[in-house]
Amino acid sequence: METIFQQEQLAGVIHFAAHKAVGESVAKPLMYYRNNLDSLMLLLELMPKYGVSNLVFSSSCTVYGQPEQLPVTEQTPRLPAQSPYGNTKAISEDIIRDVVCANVPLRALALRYFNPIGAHPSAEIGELPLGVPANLVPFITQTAAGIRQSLTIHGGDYNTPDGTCVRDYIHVMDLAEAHVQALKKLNEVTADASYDVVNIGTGRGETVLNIIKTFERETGVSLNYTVGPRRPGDIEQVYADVTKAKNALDWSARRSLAESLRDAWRWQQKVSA
Ligand SMILES: O=c1ccn([C@@H]2O[C@H](COP(=O)(O)OP(=O)(O)O[C@H]3O[C@H](CO)[C@H](O)[C@H](O)[C@H]3O)[C@@H](O)[C@H]2O)c(=O)[nH]1
Repeated sequence: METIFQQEQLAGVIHFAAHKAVGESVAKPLMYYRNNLDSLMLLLELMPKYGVSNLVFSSSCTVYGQPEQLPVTEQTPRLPAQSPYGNTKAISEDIIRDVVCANVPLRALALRYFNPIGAHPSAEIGELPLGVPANLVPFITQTAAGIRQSLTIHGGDYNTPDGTCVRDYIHVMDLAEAHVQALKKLNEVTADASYDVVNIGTGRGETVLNIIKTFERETGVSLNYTVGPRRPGDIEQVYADVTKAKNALDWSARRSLAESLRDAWRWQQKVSA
């Protein structure tokens, strides 16, 4: 990593690189702690050494667990992590905060992502999960494409409008734009050291069943699905209060759920063609 700092003139860092599969982290905790935390600490040592101050960090709504009140604001207390993956995100936030508290010249923003979905509208850039997808939307698009026979809804007996879990699904292009805004705002910060966290979501909570119905309506493809048991570790519902993102970053999600699902489908058709 130091070679990159030596060779490039860096204006700032957006730190995306990390392991991110919840189930895998339970099976291989040390791989998660080693990779996600070591890489961040190395970065935090190199940034001041090479005079690079602005950092945007990929955090996650996983740090909230199942919050008592919805929507969640940045003041909502974090709860103990449900997985080593989630723990690496909470610990990473704390590491950045502590480094800033030590007056290291670092201006950092941790973006707490909700559920990113979709793809670039050109269908040239998207997510290609290895093996069986764990996440809902890739599983839906692979089922629609005939790669998977049937989709299982993990639990239909939650205390939600239709019994299925609620999440805040954000188009990946909106998420990308939030990073551009975050870097712009960090450039305007006058303090030498600062740290803040911002929720990056749409503010809308959607049920799993509604994702399926919207996908079917938008694409005209019927999905073969059944309702199965709850998935261990799933929380019932979470969605973002997005007031701070609007005020602090001058940013709001602009794209609809329908558009996100159409783009996800266009990408799936491209990769399975
Ligand atoms: O085949 C599937 C896959 C998912 N789901 C459901 O769809 C919802 C969304 O599940 P995802 O796996 O797509 O997303 P999660 O909300 O579980 O996980 C996401 O949010 C987490 C924080 O809550 C972590 O950040 C994680 O990395 C990120 O993938 C959940 O209710 C899940 O039970 C199904 O019903 N069937």
